[in-house]
Amino acid sequence: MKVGVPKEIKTHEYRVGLTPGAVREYVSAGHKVTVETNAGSGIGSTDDDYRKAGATIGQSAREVFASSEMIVKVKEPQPSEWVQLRENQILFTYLHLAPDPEQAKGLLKSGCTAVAYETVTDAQGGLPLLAPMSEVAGRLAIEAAGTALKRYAGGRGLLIGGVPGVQPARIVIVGGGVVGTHAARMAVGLGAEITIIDRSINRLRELDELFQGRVRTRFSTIESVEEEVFSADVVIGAVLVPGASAPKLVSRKMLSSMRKGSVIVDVAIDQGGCFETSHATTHADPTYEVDGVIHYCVANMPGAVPLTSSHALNNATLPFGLSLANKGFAAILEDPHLRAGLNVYRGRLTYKAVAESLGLPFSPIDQAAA
Ligand SMILES: NC(=O)C1=CN([C@@H]2O[C@H](COP(=O)(O)OP(=O)(O)OC[C@H]3O[C@@H](n4cnc5c(N)ncnc54)[C@H](O)[C@@H]3O)[C@@H](O)[C@H]2O)C=CC1
Ligand SMILES: CC(=O)C(=O)O
Ligand SMILES: [Mg+2]
Repeated sequence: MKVGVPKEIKTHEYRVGLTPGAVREYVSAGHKVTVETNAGSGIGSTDDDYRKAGATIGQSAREVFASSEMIVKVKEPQPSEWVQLRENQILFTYLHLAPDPEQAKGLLKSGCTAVAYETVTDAQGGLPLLAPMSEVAGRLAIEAAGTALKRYAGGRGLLIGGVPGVQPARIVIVGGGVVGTHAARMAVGLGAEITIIDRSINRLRELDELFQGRVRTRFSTIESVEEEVFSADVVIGAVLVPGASAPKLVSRKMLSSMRKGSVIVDVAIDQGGCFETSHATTHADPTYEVDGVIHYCVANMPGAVPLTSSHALNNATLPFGLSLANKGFAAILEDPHLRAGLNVYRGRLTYKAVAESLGLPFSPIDQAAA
């Protein structure tokens, strides 16, 4: 298959869809890979590195889109990219369509077949193509909170771990999945006081076991969220209902009960965010303030550490991408986990939670493909 890798164009997005190592795997499986010039510059990989791996270098995004049967990216396509997609072309990338009706319209209009990394599943019930970036974002969330808590940044002027004789920051993590767990690991390492809230009791049991008493756990209710947010210095938003818009768990009223200079990091912002007061920000201007509370809501946090992130992402996407390249659409029909990733097929929405969040009709794949 002809596989194309355009350069990412979202603000401060330095990851790349295929690393040179991944290109080698595609080429050795018999595929032709075209990589846009400088696509790997954010991870220090030159056009020559890609040539050595067997790729052809395309001089523009237009050339890459026009010459490829499958496009492999990182971030959701931007408006200038939607219009270059076409029927029978496979798009393999993050989409986060639920909170993004404009992108949904663009993809539906293009007629392409779009597989979203974030809804591909595995046999253990996990989301294997979301997990590596959630690991990165969870870890970064504590760094972001530490920066925002500094006085010159508008924060309370609190050191996350405190020092002997002075209390550490109270960090509340709403959602104890991959992001939540990795945020907690960093926060434990720094010596913070941590509470994780989740609606899954089994998950809370696992976290209790994992952290051996170093982290408090609470079942998610309006009351528990309200109580914990009230006394928190930092709240990390890390909930997910796969494919769907994030539930708004922290209202403006709850937020206004927080101390001035407290910080929220809404990692779930790519699914619309779980704070009523969140809106997406970029690495260029990552924070804003509401009711004296600093909000960090960057929707592509892992883009800030592209070297770590591109390799972690490629490790996970490679087997699925190769299967798509080897078998085309048949790979989606054969593999239930890849099928779970299918969000858009020839002008139809094929993922139920996405269609419901957008208020648009849902077409199960067997109907859409009939
Ligand atoms: N901003 C960014 O750059 C990035 C954002 N993310 C986003 O972070 C979010 C979390 O991702 P993961 O940790 O991988 O998901 P996950 O599926 O591993 O964990 C989500 C957790 O939320 C819990 N949950 C769902 N509803 C809840 C509720 N009402 N109250 C409390 N807990 C609830 C679930 O039980 C689950 O344990 C997603 O929206 C993901 O897309 C991930 C990576 C990068
Ligand atoms: C998961 C996601 O949205 C990201 O890595 O940017
Ligand atoms: Mg994102």
